[in-house]
Amino acid sequence: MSSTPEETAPYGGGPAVPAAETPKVIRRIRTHHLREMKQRGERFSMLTSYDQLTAQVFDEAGIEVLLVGDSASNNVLGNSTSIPVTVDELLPLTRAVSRSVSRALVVGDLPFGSYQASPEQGYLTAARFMKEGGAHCVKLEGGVEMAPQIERMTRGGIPVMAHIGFTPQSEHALGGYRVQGRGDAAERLLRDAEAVQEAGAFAVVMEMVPGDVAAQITAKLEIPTIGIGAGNQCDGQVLVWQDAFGLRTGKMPRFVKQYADLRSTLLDAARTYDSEVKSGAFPGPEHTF
Ligand SMILES: Nc1nc(=O)c2c([nH]1)NC[C@@H]1CN(c3ccc(C(=O)N[C@@H](CCC(=O)O)C(=O)O)cc3)CN21
Ligand SMILES: CC(C)C(=O)C(=O)O
Ligand SMILES: [Mg+2]
Repeated sequence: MSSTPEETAPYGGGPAVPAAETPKVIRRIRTHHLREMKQRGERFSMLTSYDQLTAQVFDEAGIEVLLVGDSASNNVLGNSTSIPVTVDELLPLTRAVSRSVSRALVVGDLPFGSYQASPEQGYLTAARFMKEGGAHCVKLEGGVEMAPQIERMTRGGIPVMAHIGFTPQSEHALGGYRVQGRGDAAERLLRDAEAVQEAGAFAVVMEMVPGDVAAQITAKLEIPTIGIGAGNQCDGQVLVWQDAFGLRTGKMPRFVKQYADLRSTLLDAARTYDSEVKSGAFPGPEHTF
């Protein structure tokens, strides 16, 4: 274990005690902690977050990694896919999340067109997410073909999370929302996974990949794998929070499990407010000066 007593002391301040007697409370999740969790066979969790209040809640819940996803495009900004979102739109959301966590690792998701053109373009974009967004690392989509970008960022001090399998920014190139890595394509997926690890990525998201293929890749790689529609043998899991907690409506991908029904809760509350305003029941004397 390479964590210092300061990082593992449960209440801070007090004398350092031997690591073996100390509960493993990590003050701030770093990329190396995820790798150490993998080595110990511990899973970790990741959710998207795009604002201050969800970032605070998920951080308090103990979610290790918060992704300010380019999925803000179709979950916050009103688009129907992640393709149109821009760097300038994602930076303020990234900054809101990074300012609001005390423990979680904050990942800035590089949007379509902001890194694919060249390693230089990628580095400059990634640096903006670190400097202006306060991200602790960035994520980009792609395997073998993105190795030069990953190398460049890593060399320049920016930790990179890769994303392989179904990569939503390439929806039109991949021919729609479909499982990747079935049959012969499993070999190519493994090559992508090995290429991003070799290029220096500290973790890799695998989206819509057969569970057995994801399990094999997870066993082969030293870096942690994070699944979304990739079975339960990955080292971590990620979901879009509005899917997981039922704020979004419409057809859900098969990989989503709904842990709450926030949309009904919010709809009921909004309707009750509306009717109390219209009846004059709100505001009452206790809300009036
Ligand atoms: N709210 C939300 N959730 C997501 O998971 C998500 C986003 N937005 N935006 C960006 C990408 C797009 N993603 C998607 C979108 C749709 C499917 C989907 O429709 N999947 C179907 C088809 C699978 C198939 O035909 O093989 C499914 O049933 O899983 C999957 C991933 C994942 N990301
Ligand atoms: C679905 C996750 C992995 C993502 O990239 C996003 O939310 O943008
Ligand atoms: Mg994304």
